Amino acid sequence: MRHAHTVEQVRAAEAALAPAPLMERAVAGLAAACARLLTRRRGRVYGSALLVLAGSGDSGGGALFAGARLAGRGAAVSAVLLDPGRAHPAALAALRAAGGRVTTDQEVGLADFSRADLILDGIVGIGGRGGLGPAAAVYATAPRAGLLVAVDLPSGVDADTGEVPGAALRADVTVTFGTYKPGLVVDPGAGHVGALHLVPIGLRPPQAPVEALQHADLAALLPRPATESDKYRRGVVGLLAGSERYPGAALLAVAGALRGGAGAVRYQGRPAEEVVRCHPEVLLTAGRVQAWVVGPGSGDDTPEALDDALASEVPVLVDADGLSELARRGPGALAGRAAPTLLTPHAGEAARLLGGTVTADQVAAARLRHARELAARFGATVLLKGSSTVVARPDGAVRVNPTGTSWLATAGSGDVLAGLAGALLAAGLTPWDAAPAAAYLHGLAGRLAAGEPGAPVTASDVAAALPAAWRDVAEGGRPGGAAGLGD
Ligand SMILES: NC(=O)C1=CN([C@@H]2O[C@H](COP(=O)(O)OP(=O)(O)OC[C@H]3O[C@@H](n4cnc5c(N)ncnc54)[C@H](OP(=O)(O)O)[C@@H]3O)[C@@H](O)[C@H]2O)[C@@H](O)CC1
Ligand SMILES: Nc1ncnc2c1ncn2[C@@H]1O[C@H](COP(=O)(O)OP(=O)(O)O)[C@@H](O)[C@H]1O
Ligand SMILES: [K+]
Repeated sequence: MRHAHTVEQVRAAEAALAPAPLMERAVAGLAAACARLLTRRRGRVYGSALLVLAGSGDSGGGALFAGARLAGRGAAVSAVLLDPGRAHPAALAALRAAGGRVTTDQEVGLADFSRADLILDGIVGIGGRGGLGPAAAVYATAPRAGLLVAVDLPSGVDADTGEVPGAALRADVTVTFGTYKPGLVVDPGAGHVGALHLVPIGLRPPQAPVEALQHADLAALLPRPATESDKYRRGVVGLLAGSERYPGAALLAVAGALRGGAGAVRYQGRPAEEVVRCHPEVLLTAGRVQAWVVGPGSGDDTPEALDDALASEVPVLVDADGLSELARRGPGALAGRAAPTLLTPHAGEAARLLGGTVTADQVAAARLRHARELAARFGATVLLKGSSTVVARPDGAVRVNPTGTSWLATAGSGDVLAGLAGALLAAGLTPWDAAPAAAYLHGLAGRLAAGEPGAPVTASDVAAALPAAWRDVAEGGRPGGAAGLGD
């Protein structure tokens, strides 16, 4: 599991330790990471050109100290002070003593920026507030040939939320200290991070409010049939999906459920004939189920389907048309339920569920905030889809999905996800485990189907790649995934 802590938690954990060794460990880790990158790029540190962008805080201080170390190894180091007069005094002295050149002239800074082999972004770290000022913002779009290494987090990204209120630097590598920060793993901030490298500095933060499952977590969660299993014990998914207008949604949700390990799928919906033709495994008879999935393409049948599902005593996943109906009914519709409910909106559906007071773009720009608000309002677990899918619990705990690819943005891939998550609920996982596990497998399947460097995939391709994703997890596979969480 990767844990991400808030600024307040990091500050409190830092306050419990002596400041000098913290800075020393952070700088050693940062300089070592830069030396490795320079050696990979140019064969050696000696003779390479390094630029430090230094703000007024400790992020600038760490960057200047690291610059001093690399100057000591023969790099030609220059530093631009973005807040002259407030740069970290000891770090600035160290850089000067090591032969580093210091400027406050923006033209000189931009020229060095374009030529440097490696740029250290020490403009702001976790102390950054609001958008970058104009002197710093020019570096967000200025041309460069070298690698950009963000110190702790890319300047302009909000550490707690991943929101990017204005200009922000886009890093090739982010070297973060002590623990991950939510802004490094949640889009749009996560999209600025590049490869993410954690330098341990001895922090002991409390429980993390945001976490990201890794391969090993998934392997421990995924249900495997035991020798005495039968199809009922593995879990039967009831599917209220598809309509004459949208038969495909039913087919794809069934595919997701079957490849998600359901012992059986009971289908209730109009295009039953097509469903059985395509998936002869499906049961059309009424009977007990361990979880309901309601909504993908369910059209006019949705109100009744939602009534039936919500009246049941098993977990219910509400998706697509089910969510539109739920938005009309409001949070009171879930009030009487004893069994858990999982909502799986994309940003547009989330905006509707939030009462239409925000737009889909606003939801996507502040994913943590809106997923938490929705979970609290409906008293349900919420899986907010899109780039960096997040799962929020009503108490505010969040799991961010580190797998996935934008090739998944294709019609019907959400239907596959709904069936898959439904199968995991039917197998007995709680929504808090089933939702991130489904997002993880779905994202991995998307990546496997798209391949490297990537090609268009269909929702059916994603469903077909689920067994490979499942095996990849079981085998231990690659840690990290698309969010670059692996070092
Ligand atoms: N603790 C340790 O041992 C180590 C800590 N390290 C690093 O320190 C960081 C935390 O340090 P920090 O608290 O000094 O905050 P940091 O983010 O560097 O700067 C805050 C300053 O920036 C300014 N500022 C604010 N917003 C701004 C904006 N939009 N645009 C421009 N400027 C803005 C703000 O100015 P003010 O608002 O006060 O006028 C304030 O002066 C942490 O993230 C990590 O990177 C490591 O490098 C080494 C080991
Ligand atoms: N930019 C993106 N990056 C990663 N995943 C994405 C992106 N856009 C969409 N997805 C994923 O693709 C799926 C789309 O689901 P959804 O929006 O319900 O589409 P549909 O209704 O057509 O099935 C979700 O799993 C979502 O997380
Ligand atoms: K930074």
